Amino acid sequence: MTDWTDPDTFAQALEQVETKEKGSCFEDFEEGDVIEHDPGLTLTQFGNEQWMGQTLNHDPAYWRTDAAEERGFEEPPVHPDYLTAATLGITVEDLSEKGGYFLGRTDVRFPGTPVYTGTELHVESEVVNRATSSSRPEYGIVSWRTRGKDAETGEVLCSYERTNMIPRREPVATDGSGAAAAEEEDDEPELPDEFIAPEGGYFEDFVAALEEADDENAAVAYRHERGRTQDDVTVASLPLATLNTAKQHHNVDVMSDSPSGDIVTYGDVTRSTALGHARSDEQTWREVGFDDESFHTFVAVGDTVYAFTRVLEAEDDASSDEAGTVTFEHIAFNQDDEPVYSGTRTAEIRKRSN
Ligand SMILES: C/C(=C\C(=O)SCCNC(=O)CCNC(=O)[C@H](O)C(C)(C)COP(=O)(O)OP(=O)(O)OC[C@H]1O[C@@H](n2cnc3c(N)ncnc32)[C@H](O)[C@@H]1OP(=O)(O)O)C(=O)O
Repeated sequence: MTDWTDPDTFAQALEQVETKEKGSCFEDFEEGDVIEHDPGLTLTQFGNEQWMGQTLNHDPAYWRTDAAEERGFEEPPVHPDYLTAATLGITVEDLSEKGGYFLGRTDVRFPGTPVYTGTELHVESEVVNRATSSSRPEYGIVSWRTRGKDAETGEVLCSYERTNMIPRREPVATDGSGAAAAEEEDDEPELPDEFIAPEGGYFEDFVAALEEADDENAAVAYRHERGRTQDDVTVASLPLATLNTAKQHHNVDVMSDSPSGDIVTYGDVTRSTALGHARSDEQTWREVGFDDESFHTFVAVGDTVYAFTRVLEAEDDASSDEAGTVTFEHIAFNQDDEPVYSGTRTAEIRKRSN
């Protein structure tokens, strides 16, 4: 009788059997398709605290009842970064498990916040765009509008448009005239003469710094001191806790044969870590939204995520008299000073005077 566990026999069997594949290829998506993501996820206190703790998001309003109440919450709410990451993690099985790259995201909004732990998420995505990659014949570029809803009430809690490179079943001919080719014409960097850092983290500090910069050829821009080296928890555990099944984060065997040679950090962990560094130098009141997010290169185990902030504008208008609204550009970078993520963020920042 054949012993199927004999290594040579088993190796032959593995070569001959069909693999039950996971995920979808570019050709499987049609504009207008709506995909309901089966896995639900209850936003638990443990999940929220694990995410916030590991990404250095230590704002007391998300940890302590008295601090939460003082900021107008009933209790410590679900952090918007964890809500965003969970809303995306659940979708990976249907949208991007086949592989490819999470390129970027825009119009991230939280119409139903604050959200409290115990809320069950139901997530759906609509294909909003499909494009040929002019630089990578083996991939297409797909964008989806995703909505994470309260499964009980149907209220939209988190919504965004995201873009991934998705493998094609059949490569197509391209002219190679894409962004990568265009970027080869190296422009001289045009930086201002001076960089100004706000004195503190209150709304008034950002306004004062912007006014000072307005009088000079200057920008309000600074770096944050903290860094977070990526380890097995940030690279593999955090995405899996959001049901993100992308092999990039947990299958070392497959990834050893990829450009990174190793598992890579979930984009939402990279960006949340950088945002955590930035928030540690400001008096955040509420998160409003995120736009123009891009992931420039991968982050792997052993890489350290740092953050740089540029203040773009400040407006004395917010959901509470206690705050004003500030728009930032945040850039996450690694130990070699390479940008790995960038995006704009609009947040309400507490006023000093109240
Ligand atoms: C979730 C999830 C997975 C993850 O979280 S993976 C971790 C996060 N993502 C990454 O680590 C990707 C990091 N980025 C890269 O390594 C490089 O950008 C990449 C993807 C290798 C591409 O490098 P290139 O030098 O080829 O970059 P290009 O700038 O030429 O871009 C290639 C084409 O993509 C288009 N594109 C780029 N960014 C965007 C964007 N934000 N929105 C729309 N399109 C974008 C760009 O225009 C180029 O188009 P072509 O027509 O010229 O090919 C999960 O699995 O879901």
